Amino acid sequence: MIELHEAGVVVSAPEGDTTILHPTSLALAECRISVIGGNGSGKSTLARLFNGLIEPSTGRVLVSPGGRVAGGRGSRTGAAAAAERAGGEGSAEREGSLAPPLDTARDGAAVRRAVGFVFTDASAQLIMPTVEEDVALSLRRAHPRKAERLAAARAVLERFGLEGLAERSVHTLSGGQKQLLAIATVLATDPAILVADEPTTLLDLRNARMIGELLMSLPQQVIVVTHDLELAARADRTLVVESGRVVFDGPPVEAIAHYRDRVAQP
Ligand SMILES: Nc1ncnc2c1ncn2[C@@H]1O[C@H](COP(=O)(O)OP(=O)(O)OP(=O)(O)O)[C@@H](O)[C@H]1O
Repeated sequence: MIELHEAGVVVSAPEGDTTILHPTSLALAECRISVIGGNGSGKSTLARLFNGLIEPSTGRVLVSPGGRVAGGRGSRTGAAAAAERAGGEGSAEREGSLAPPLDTARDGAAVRRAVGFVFTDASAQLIMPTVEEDVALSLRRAHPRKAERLAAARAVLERFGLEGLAERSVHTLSGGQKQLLAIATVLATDPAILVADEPTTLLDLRNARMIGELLMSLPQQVIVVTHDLELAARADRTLVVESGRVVFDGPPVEAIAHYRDRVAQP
């Protein structure tokens, strides 16, 4: 569960301060949430607030890793695990729904462990030479011993059907394989929430559908920013962003109709 309380983003530019996200209040509890809108409308800015990549200039963004998620799919074992990793001492308290939420401005590291973030361009996220090493990098904290870490990395690759690519250089992967690996590396640490910023934009139809299927099948709460209206329609709730504001928030069918209407207007 992610809550925005009058959270806004103002950036400094030579010509003066510019508001790129107006103060916004939201409680995001649905299992699948999509965010749509035109280029430059503020979708990525909003998404980056969710895991503290951007701190709000005004207001607050709160994350409850163990909080209730409406319409959950599958078991949510990751929520408790992420909360435990996030909290350090006294972390057991976070497993209960009464645990205080994390504040993205105050608890940045814990928030980033609880909220995984997948970028449009997977290449920017893959930094180690081989596929297996890249997944293992995510597991350094959970498995300090190398042998255990590599075994855990293999298990993650198997879960995502990537075991045959373990020794391959990440640079030799196709776009679809790279995006799948990027998602696998983020999910390796079992975050409670996954935010994906246009994860299918660079992919062909087959791979876009494969990634869409994966995102929709995860036990995590998933928030996906997308220009793919077919994918957006599969959410439980859709936010439409325009000119730095959430201008519609509701069922996907109505949200997409609203977006199409706005685009159709001269
Ligand atoms: N650090 C920054 N400094 C100045 N302007 C910024 C900064 N970050 C974003 N912007 C501007 O804020 C607006 C919203 O950007 P954002 O990346 O959130 O849009 P978006 O909806 O994700 O767009 P797209 O669909 O093209 O990825 C854009 O006009 C962008 O140029």
